[in-house]
Amino acid sequence: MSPSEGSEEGLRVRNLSVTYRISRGPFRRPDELRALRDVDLDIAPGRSLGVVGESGSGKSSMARAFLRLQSLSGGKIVWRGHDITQMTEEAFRHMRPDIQMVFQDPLASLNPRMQVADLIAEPLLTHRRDLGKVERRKIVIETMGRVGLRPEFAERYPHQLSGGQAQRVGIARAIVLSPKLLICDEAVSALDVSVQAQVLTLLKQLQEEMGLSLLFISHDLAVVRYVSDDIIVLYLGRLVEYAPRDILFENPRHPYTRALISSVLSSNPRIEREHRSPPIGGDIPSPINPPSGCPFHTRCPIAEAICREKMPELRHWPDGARVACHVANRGLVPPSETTLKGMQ
Ligand SMILES: Nc1ncnc2c1ncn2[C@@H]1O[C@H](COP(=O)(O)OP(=O)(O)OP(=O)(O)O)[C@@H](O)[C@H]1O
Repeated sequence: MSPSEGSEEGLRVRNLSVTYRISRGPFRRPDELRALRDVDLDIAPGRSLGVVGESGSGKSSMARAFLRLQSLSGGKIVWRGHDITQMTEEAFRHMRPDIQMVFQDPLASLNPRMQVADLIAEPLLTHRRDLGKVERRKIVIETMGRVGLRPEFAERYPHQLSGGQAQRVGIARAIVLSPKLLICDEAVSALDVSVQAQVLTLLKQLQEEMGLSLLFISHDLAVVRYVSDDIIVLYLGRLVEYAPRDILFENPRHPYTRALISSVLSSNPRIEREHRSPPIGGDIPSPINPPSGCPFHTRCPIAEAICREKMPELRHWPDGARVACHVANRGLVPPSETTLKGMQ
C-alpha cells in the first residue's frame, strides 16, 4: 500500500514552500527563513495524514497555508481539483466551510464572553445565513451530542469548562459546518494525557462517521500514530519520510524517524534497551542558515561524506514509503516486535 494518492476529491499538495523574511535592522538585507521547502502530500477522502516533526520543522506554517493564512513562496494546494492558492477571495470564502481547523489551546481560541451554544453557532451565522434560529439551535445541540457535550453545557462560559470540554467545543465549532477536511494543529498537546486519549478517540470516531479527511499535526509521534493512516516526517522544513503508518513504525528508514521513534520509547527502559537506534543528539540547526547537503547530517549517527554535500532526493520504496536519505536503511537495526508492542 502506498500513501493515499491524491484524487480529484481530496487534497493534493505539490512543492509547498513557505519563506519568511527576517529583518535585522534598517541597513541590512533581510534574511530568508525557509520554513517549508518543496513538500508534497496527498490526502484522499476519509483518510488521515499525520505530520510530525520537532519544534520549528514547519508544521504550523503548513496548517496556516491550507487556510490561506500564510502566503506561499512556491507550490500549490489543490483541494477537490481547485488550486486554493490561485482562487479569488470570493471563491475561497465559498469553499472555506469544507476546510476547518482545531487549534492547540482550546481556551485561548474561545471568546470568554460567549456561551458554548453561541460559540458553536458562530460559524453557522457566518456561512449558513439561510438557517433560522430554531434550525440553528437544533444543529448546535446535535453537534454538541456528536462531540460528547450534554445539552446543559449550552449555557456555560469557557471558564466553566475543563480543558477537555473546551477542546470538545473547539471541535464542535470545527465540525458544525460539516467540513470535508479537518486540520488539527497540536490539538491535544495542551491536554492531560488521559484527556488526550479521549479527544483522540473522539476525532477518530468523527472522522469515520463523517468521512472526513484529517490532517493531524503534532510533535508527538505516539499521538500521530494513533490517528493516522499515513505519516509524514518533517525536518527543518523538508519532508524526510512519508509512509503508511505501519510501514513507518515497522521499518523506519530515515535516521531522523528512527531517532524520533527512539525518543518516544525512552520512557520505558525495557523498550529502550531493546531498541538499537541511538537517541537524537544536538540542537536543531538554524533554519536561517541550514546545513549544506542533507539538513539532518549534523545530527545523524550514520552520515557519510555525500550527506554533507548533496541534498538527497525523495526515493520511492516498493512498500510505499518515500525517504530522503542517502544512507537509508544502512547501519541500523529495525525496532523489534516487542519494541513496537510497547508503544501501543
Ligand atoms: N511569522 C513568522 N515570521 C518569521 N519566522 C517564522 C514565522 N512563523 C514561523 N517562523 C519560523 O519558521 C520556522 C517554522 O515554524 P513553524 O511554527 O511553522 O514550525 P512548527 O513545526 O509548527 O514549530 P512549533 O511546534 O514550535 O510551532 C521556525 O523556524 C519559526 O521560527
